[in-house]
Amino acid sequence: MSMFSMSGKTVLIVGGAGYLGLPVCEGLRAQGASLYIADHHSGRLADAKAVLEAQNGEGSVQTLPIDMGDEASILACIDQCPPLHGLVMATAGSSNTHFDQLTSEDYDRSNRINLTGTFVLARAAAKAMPDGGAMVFYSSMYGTVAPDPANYPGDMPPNPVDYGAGKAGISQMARYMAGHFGRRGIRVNAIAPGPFPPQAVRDAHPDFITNLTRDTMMGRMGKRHETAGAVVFLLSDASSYITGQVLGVDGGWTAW
Ligand SMILES: NC(=O)c1ccc[n+]([C@@H]2O[C@H](COP(=O)([O-])OP(=O)(O)OC[C@H]3O[C@@H](n4cnc5c(N)ncnc54)[C@H](O)[C@@H]3O)[C@@H](O)[C@H]2O)c1
Ligand SMILES: O=C(O)[C@H](O)[C@@H](O)[C@H](O)[C@H](O)CO
Repeated sequence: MSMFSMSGKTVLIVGGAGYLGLPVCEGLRAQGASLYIADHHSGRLADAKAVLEAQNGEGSVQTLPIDMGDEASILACIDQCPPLHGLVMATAGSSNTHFDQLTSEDYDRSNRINLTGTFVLARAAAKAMPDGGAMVFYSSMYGTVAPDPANYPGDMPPNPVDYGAGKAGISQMARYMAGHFGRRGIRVNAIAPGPFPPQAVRDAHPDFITNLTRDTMMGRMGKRHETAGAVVFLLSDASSYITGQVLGVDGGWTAW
């Protein structure tokens, strides 16, 4: 197990209070990492801190505000971090809007969070990695394939183009930045999760879940903790010669 150890390594998890982000924090902490969690939702941040401190003791995690749509806020967040070994970007902007109703303002807002935000964050975080390190960006299967509109019942909007275009950009940014930072000992990879609907979505849209389930090879949705192993792997020495890759965590969705 020692090659997966994160002992003595500090990781900033942006979006670490989220549905997929919190289990990543738990997984990294279990491997001995020191955690800085940043999010724009102060209530979620406080809840995540409480969960992690209940498991690991008071003061075991630091929290910071960040708005991925605001460059000054991103830079201020990095300024408050000690030297880093790892960065996780687990936020997303999405219009959640039907194609015909999508405005250019909605589109720009998503791009600002997903594309500009990830670029600004990663460039600043690299400066905080004097001894090298690793970054993992959350992309999506919808950065590689498009959603099938037939999967979306009623007036539920299909996963929108601003989101998918941003995720494709995030995957490509991982490759570009891996090239740029490779000789400085900083690895950059992305993971591309498939369907990980929270319980509220499962309860509200059973037909949608039936449709998505059919499109996975494994015949089930992803469980909340099932992206954490990929992230721990890509931040740890277990992946020391892996960079510029996008790892699907999608139950086989994109392999059909
Ligand atoms: N859940 C899925 O099915 C799924 C599938 C594929 C990819 N993803 C990706 O995984 C990542 C995590 O998704 P999730 O399901 O945990 O979503 P989530 O909404 O539960 O978590 C995202 C977190 O980011 C925070 N956040 C959102 N916008 C922000 C901003 N502008 N600045 C700072 N923080 C912000 C939110 O407060 C939240 O805590 C996202 O990048 C998402 O696109 C999710
Ligand atoms: O790429 C993504 O973000 C995911 O595939 C989601 O859009 C799922 O469809 C959703 O988790 C179901 O609720």
